[in-house]
Amino acid sequence: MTDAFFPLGGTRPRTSVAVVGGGAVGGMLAGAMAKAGHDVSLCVRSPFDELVVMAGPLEERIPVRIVADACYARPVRWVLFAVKAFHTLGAKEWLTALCDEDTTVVVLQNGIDGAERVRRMVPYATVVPALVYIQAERESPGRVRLNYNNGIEIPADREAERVLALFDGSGVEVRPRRDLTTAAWLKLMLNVATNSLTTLTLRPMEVFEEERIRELALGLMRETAAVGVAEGARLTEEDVQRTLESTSVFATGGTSMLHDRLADRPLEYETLNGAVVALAERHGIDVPLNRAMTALLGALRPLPVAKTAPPKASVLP
Ligand SMILES: NC(=O)C1=CN([C@@H]2O[C@H](COP(=O)(O)OP(=O)(O)OC[C@H]3O[C@@H](n4cnc5c(N)ncnc54)[C@H](OP(=O)(O)O)[C@@H]3O)[C@@H](O)[C@H]2O)C=CC1
Ligand SMILES: CC(C)(CO)C(=O)C(=O)O
Repeated sequence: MTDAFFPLGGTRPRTSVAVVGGGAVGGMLAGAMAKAGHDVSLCVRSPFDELVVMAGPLEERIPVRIVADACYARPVRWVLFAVKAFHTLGAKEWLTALCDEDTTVVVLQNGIDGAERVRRMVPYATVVPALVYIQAERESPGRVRLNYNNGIEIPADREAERVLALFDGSGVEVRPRRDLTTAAWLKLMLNVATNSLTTLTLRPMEVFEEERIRELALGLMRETAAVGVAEGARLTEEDVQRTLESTSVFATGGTSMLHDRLADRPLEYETLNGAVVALAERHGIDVPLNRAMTALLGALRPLPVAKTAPPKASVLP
């Protein structure tokens, strides 16, 4: 691995880490854990021979064990859980095989209730929610491109020191947050706008340079902030404006949902805009823009294949 995108390795003793989900985030984090010197198993659904992580012109083969069958898994100290929210239940056999009461599961998913879902499945393990500020994409099976790495946020509780130590030397910054509810709604505010609008326009983050798209994004974020406040988050108009401005750091890359749309995979909108709609109903808050995004994203069908076949010979001059 090249130091340029995973800086020098950590000095902590090797610990066993299983990463569940060998896609964009899981692949990138498996690389980070290997760089930190840990013993890494990558638990995948669709097997591939090797993991390669790319960043700009750099390309690294990552020394991880790729495991495709949960019957070979044994309890480990750490699980990094990085499947899409709607695949959580399907990954239950991994969690069951990898976890005992000494295991800590870090849940790296968008949305606000991922950790809770995992906690219900392995109540004997320690579960830590993480907010992911990493922008990555799966170019093909086992090949992951890292576009932007601004680390992860976790609760500033008694597990925080251990998570910081795990990531020491990994190249992924870990920021403990005292008020994770507010931090989680800030991340959700970013996702309800960026994931939906890049997916519907089929454009990367540069779409937020367009004035009318910025207005729409602000509307989606304000609705989300109102629901977040009702749920106990402390959010202001300044947070909304700052979140919109933060889209410029991701400019050339897309979102996880845009990549799913382009690859004709299921879209994670129910845990983003859909969750805002569901919670808004509970609080009697109207969120028409999030309702519209949920309806539009739910109605999408596979992209039409371009008609590139040449005209029949009989119609050629
Ligand atoms: N990509 C990004 O930039 C960001 C993503 N996130 C969040 O991170 C989470 C993961 O997203 P991302 O990495 O993009 O998703 P990907 O679709 O790239 O990767 C998810 C992986 O999970 C695998 N998977 C699904 N079910 C199982 C199972 N039962 N056992 C093992 N593996 C399984 C999929 O396998 P298969 O190959 O068979 O489909 C896939 O490789 C999501 O919640 C997303 O919103 C957050 C911030 C940024
Ligand atoms: C990269 C980022 C932060 C963009 O909103 C993201 O969370 C995603 O793509 O799902």
